[in-house]
Amino acid sequence: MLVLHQVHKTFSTPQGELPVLNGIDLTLDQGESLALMGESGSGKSTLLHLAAGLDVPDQGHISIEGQRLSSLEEPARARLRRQHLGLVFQQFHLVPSLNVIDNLRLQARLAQREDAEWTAHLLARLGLAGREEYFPEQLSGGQQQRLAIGRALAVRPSLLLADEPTGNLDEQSADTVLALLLELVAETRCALLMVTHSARVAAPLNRLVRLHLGRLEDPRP
Ligand SMILES: Nc1ncnc2c1ncn2[C@@H]1O[C@H](COP(=O)(O)OP(=O)(O)OP(=O)(O)O)[C@@H](O)[C@H]1O
Repeated sequence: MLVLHQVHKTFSTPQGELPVLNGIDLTLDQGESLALMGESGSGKSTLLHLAAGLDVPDQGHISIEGQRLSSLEEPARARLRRQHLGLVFQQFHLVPSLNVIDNLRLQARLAQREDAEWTAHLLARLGLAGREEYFPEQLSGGQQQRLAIGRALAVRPSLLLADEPTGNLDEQSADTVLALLLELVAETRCALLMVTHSARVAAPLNRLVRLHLGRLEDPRP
């Protein structure tokens, strides 16, 4: 599903070269969920961006569904991203000028994979049936994030990448959103890579790895 092999990434900064990832090996199989933890600045978002093909490693390679991202030109990479990846961020990144149903359909439309039955099912599972015409600013934070999760899953991606998806929510909304996310991930049998600072959020996932000094450590025995 997702394979990272000896991935290295160094940024050039005004202070000089900043090595962030230093030989990352990671495999995520279909249906598996993995929590990625590590202190602030350890490179979690960098790793997630590389896995999404939004940035490229200096060394090593990344494959999704058996396709090496580096062997694809940008249009093919964008197509792979649209069809196989769902992305969820801490900031919900909904389109403010689109209502609930159009936000929900957005990614599936771009990927030309719209499925009206699945969209209706998702809308109900998100607890947003009856609110199709609402705009994002008329929704609570938890509702907005549920919609962002629905949008990411509307294409039935094989891999969902989530960067602190509950980081902007109070504890109660966070619990509801996380439970829904995990249920929908199980329903679609997609793989999940989730960045989180919270051990509580990481606990229900299958695996946990910690990023430290550019490398992955498995803190569970
Ligand atoms: N485009 C960039 N150019 C230069 N440095 C960058 C760039 N992107 C990230 N960095 C640096 O790389 C390091 C890792 O950043 P990253 O955002 O991946 O960390 P993180 O573990 O996700 O942090 P946080 O938990 O605070 O979100 C940081 O020191 C950051 O300043």
